[in-house]
Amino acid sequence: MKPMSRLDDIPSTPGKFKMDKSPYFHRTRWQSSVAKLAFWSLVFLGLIFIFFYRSPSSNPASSDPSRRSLRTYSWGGPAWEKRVRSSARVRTRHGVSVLVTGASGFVGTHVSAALKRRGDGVLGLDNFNDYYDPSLKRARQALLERSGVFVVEGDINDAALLKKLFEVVPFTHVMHLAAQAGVRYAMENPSSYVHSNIAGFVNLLEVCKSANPQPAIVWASSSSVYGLNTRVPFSEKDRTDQPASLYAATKKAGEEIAHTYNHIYGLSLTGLRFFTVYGPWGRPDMAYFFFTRDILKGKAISIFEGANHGTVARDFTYIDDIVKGCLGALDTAEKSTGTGGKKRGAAQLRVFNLGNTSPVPVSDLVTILERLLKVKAKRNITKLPRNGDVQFTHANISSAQRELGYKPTTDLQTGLKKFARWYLGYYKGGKKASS
Ligand SMILES: O=C(O)[C@H]1O[C@H](OP(=O)(O)OP(=O)(O)OC[C@H]2O[C@@H](n3ccc(=O)[nH]c3=O)[C@H](O)[C@@H]2O)[C@H](O)[C@@H](O)[C@@H]1O
Repeated sequence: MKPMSRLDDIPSTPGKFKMDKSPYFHRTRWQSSVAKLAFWSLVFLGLIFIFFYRSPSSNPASSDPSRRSLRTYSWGGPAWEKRVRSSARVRTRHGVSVLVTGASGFVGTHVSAALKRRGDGVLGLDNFNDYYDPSLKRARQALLERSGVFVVEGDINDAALLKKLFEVVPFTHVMHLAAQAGVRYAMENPSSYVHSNIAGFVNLLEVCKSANPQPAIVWASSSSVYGLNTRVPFSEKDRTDQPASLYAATKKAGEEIAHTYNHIYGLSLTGLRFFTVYGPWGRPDMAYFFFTRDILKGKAISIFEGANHGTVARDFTYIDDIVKGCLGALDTAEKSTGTGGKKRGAAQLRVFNLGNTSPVPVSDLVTILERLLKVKAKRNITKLPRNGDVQFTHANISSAQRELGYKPTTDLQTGLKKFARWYLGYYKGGKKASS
């Protein structure tokens, strides 16, 4: 059989009139095939170009020096938008749709799950950075995924991503929990605090101010803003202009920035000053968490004391109480008053302490852990280092009680019992190392 020529490869349409295969005819068919091929190649290349040019996730962070520290995340596309919409869909009549930043963080996970449980629409956002073991963040993400919360992977400094999220969903509220936390780490990596707690917060507010409708924003401040304040219990009316760490200073800056956006753009803003939050799925950088790990490993722990053997104590607050405070703040948040970036009237601006009103010395926390873990701790008593830690915190919560219906009900003993049970289960009886 004669081998088929390339041109013979092109199938003829059955039943149609076949012209004579004159040499001229051969040339025209060949030319038209090449033209077709070239045309479709151009269309294909054009589509690839449009896709990469328009895709916001392809904006290389490195092309803009101010955004160099951003990792690029992949987001966008119809399937992604569908997941975003579905996760943020409100399932009850009076429900709200909330964008939760830092959703795979400790407080973020608990708040997102609680909102979803009561039928609100919830969309998470998290950059999954490696400040502490990212696998714990991934495990929290999987937990949320199972309850129907999609956590978008991205950074609050990414304006294009935030704008896109508001384009896809007209969020009524933002629960802003993404932050660089931890008091002592601020001496090691100061710029990470500026990046997340200041630049990231401003970026988020910029997008919120232009969103239509503008959402109401509830966000995490910190008890550390009281700094060197000595009046106890700490009241929202007390001085907060003497921060003892850069972390505290960036949280205080956040409170001032909130004031500005409320004043100029009519954004409704509520700051919550959390007091040493602890519980299951907690943060491995916090003392109660790494004390547990080290006690189980038989490793010595440092327990700080103040000058003249002064007691170091914290108003440790259990996660479930904090979640109730967050929901109370969302439920009582009034609407923002601006549109199209312009203020139309005065908007709500609030700040609340969310503590337990019952400070406990750190040495007592260790005694409780010893009882729960049935292991004696190797205690090293050391002087409170001059790295930003303050000696004592104690919240006056009357304002949150009155306005948010906030009423903490879990004492440290009960809360740590729940934490220890979770820890031993999650880390397989403490055998699997936590970092
Ligand atoms: O409430 C807050 O505002 C802050 O609470 C915690 O900060 P902190 O209270 O310092 O919590 P831990 O780092 O867990 O320390 C708890 C206590 O243990 C003490 N500590 C810490 C570490 C250590 O090795 N030994 C020790 O005795 C600290 O001085 C402190 O009194 C969080 O880490 C902050 O993100 C949060 O904003």
